[in-house]
Amino acid sequence: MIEVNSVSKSFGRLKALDNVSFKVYNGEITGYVGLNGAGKTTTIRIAVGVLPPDSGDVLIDGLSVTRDKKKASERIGWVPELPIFETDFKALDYYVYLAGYYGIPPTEAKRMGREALEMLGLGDALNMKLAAYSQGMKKRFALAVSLINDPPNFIFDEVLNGLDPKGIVFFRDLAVKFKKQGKAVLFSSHILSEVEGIADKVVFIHKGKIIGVYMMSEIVNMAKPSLIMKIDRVEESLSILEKYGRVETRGEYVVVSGLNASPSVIVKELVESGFSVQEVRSEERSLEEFFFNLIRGKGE
Ligand SMILES: Nc1ncnc2c1ncn2[C@@H]1O[C@H](COP(=O)(O)OP(=O)(O)OP(=O)(O)O)[C@@H](O)[C@H]1O
Repeated sequence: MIEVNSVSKSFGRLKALDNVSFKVYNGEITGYVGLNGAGKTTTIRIAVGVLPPDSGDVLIDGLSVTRDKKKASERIGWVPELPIFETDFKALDYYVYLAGYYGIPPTEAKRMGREALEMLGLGDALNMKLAAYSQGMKKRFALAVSLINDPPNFIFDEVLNGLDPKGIVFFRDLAVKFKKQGKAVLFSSHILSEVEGIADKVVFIHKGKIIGVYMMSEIVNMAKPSLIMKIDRVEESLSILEKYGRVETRGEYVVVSGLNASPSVIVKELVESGFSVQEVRSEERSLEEFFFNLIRGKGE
């Protein structure tokens, strides 16, 4: 479990993080979403113990990253936003070398490394020098390395950036596997739709402050299209409309949001039940609109 408790951090006069708190429970995949410069990487660097907070703390399975850094960081796998591997080592050899730290014998490490790197689309670059890897390739390599010691918590910083569709499927399957194993998974992105289909929960950060925590199912529901209609006998129609989503009245209009059926199905049932539907229109709301509305709601 990852607990970020009242973390603040300034760089000179810039308050990069202002009292940031959230939790990532075991068996839960949490997306960390914010625009460029919102404070995601700063939070993550503090959570993995490479940057000290000005105040607050992060607990990894109850261990403080500031007071018990070594033990806490052993319990966390981390893929940085921009991994640096400026070594002349060849990729597979370096993987085997790192696996040695965790007591994995070379033959076993070679088998594991080959399998992980091939899964991540690096099968043709096993014997290429890491320094010659592109940034996207280094990211994939860092992902393979973070898996070596099978820690109970993972933090991935913009991990989808740099993966091709096959790599994205690999990451999604991996996250689901971790969830089933009861691990806590946090992964950041600046695109909300990118975390859909992977995250159970989304923590939104904007200008260093947490502006909302939502279950993905809530977000998807709120982002679904709404149906706006003018009907006679609104009160009587509610028993029908409430089957299809959340119902509210807006002046002389009735709005059904979070639709679970197509507008034509709903209108057909109303008409067949004897209601007179005078006006119908639907309103789309994308995931990104949800995100921008959230930001606007915080004084933007
Ligand atoms: N070492 C540093 N020195 C000075 N300013 C920094 C430093 N690291 C981060 N910042 C500033 O802190 C703010 C938050 O940056 P951070 O990298 O955490 O954002 P982010 O949400 O990860 O953005 P991105 O999606 O672009 O990676 C930004 O304004 C950034 O310029």
